[in-house]
Amino acid sequence: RRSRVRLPPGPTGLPFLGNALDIPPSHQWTTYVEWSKKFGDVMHLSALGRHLIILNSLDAARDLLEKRSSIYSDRPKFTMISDLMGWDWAIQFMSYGPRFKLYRSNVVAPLRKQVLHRYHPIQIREARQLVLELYHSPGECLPLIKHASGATMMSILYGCKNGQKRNDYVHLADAATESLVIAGNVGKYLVDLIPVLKYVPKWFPGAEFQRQAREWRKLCLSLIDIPFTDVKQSLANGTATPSLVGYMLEDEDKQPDHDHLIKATAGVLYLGGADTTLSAFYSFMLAMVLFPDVMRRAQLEIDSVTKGERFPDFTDKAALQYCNCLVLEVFRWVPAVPLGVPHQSNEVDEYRGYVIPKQSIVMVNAWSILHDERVYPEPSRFNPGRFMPNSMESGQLDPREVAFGFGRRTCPGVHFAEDHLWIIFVTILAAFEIRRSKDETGTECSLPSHDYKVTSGMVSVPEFFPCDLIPRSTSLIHFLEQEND
Ligand code: HEM
Repeated sequence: RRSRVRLPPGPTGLPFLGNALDIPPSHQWTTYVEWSKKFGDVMHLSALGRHLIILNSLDAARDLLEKRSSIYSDRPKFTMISDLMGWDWAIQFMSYGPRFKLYRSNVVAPLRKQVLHRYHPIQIREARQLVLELYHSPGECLPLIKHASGATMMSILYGCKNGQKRNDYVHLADAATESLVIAGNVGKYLVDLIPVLKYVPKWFPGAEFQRQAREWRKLCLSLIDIPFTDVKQSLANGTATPSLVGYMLEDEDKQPDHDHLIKATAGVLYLGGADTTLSAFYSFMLAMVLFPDVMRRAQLEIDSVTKGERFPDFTDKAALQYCNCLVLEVFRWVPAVPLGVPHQSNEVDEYRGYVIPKQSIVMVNAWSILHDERVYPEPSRFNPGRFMPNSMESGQLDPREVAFGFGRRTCPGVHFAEDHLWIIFVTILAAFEIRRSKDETGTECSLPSHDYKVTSGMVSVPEFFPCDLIPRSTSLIHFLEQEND
């Protein structure tokens, strides 16, 4: 019977190992583009007995993950992460089912478009705070941006404006997410392939993974417990500042297990939002360094609205069309999640005459769709103009439809991310020229515009690149300093 089953085409693998040795250890999306030229946009791979389906086109992704979402909304099981390290509250890793639906509805509620205005004052304050920090420590540009990404999320979630407490939360979150990145390496822990090993006791010889998981579990639980308890306490003392967790705690409509759901929601939002928005922020900085004409056009647009006398805010959004398109182009140019988050099929399916086995891991190559030159002419060029209404190139696919995933697992943070990045980008552009760094001799560092490097992993980020920030108007900065006093 097996010989009659026609799997989608793909490179021939070895017995049992399958394509495990063919799949490159990093930047798989570029290899998948090459393979898809030979095997087509629906490709089959296998690794250690698991079926892997790679979708390299929008049509295939929509056909399966959206039109057949009842089959393709599950996630592969990460036993090490979910069962042993304690991340079973994170919907990102949760199997599709009633528990997932309950947790996801709690995550979606605070991210609805209608309530996003609640976070605008915090987002504006944090963007301006960052401008001041960059002004005072221009040499620290990229580390400051990294810290600010996590810190802004912490402010929104828990209301901590600044200070040691917020830094501690960010460091805790960094350590917890670092453990996730290590454990998320498919194949690193045998327990992910043989889940029954999770019952092996910690003292058993060779059960090092159990001892490691116990250490990491402490980080995972502290991440959701400590800041949550602080907010609860400050609400009780009457010292709380507005925060997403505060809003949820004050919500009259209490569900059973209310506190745990709120803790989980805040943890999920941090996990979903911090690294992805950091990636987009770095991509923006890199794009401004490599494409100064784009920066100038965006700055002209901002100046035409603010007259250079104030910083832009959300009321200016409708007037800043080019800046809005700039955010879209960031999502397209360096997709933060180039291979999406893997889905899993929960029954056997047939597509275009091929069989997709039950429990196949299904991945969409977002990078290849967003860099397809048939859809986006000159895909390596950072060109927000391609999305401007009435431009020669307008009518191109909205990158949000790809970069944020598909179907019932699509990213609930898309509108939040857009606002979050928009206000940071326009505030930075109003304040600074962003340029390539110069060396001691005054020569600009060379950075090839089509050969920038990005890190590999589920979330991909442009690699370090030296850049300088030159204030555009000292009076604007002084205005911020007075505001801050
Ligand atoms: C540049 C910004 C972002 C990008 C590119 C991005 C992209 C994605 C992608 C590709 C997925 C997987 C979708 C799928 O499985 O089909 C996802 C899931 C998710 N994202 Fe985002 N995201 C971003 C920002 C955010 C933000 C700001 C939040 C929250 C504040 C967030 C929360 C989540 C959550 C909770 C999930 C899991 C959804 C589920 O499994 O049901 N994301 N995101």
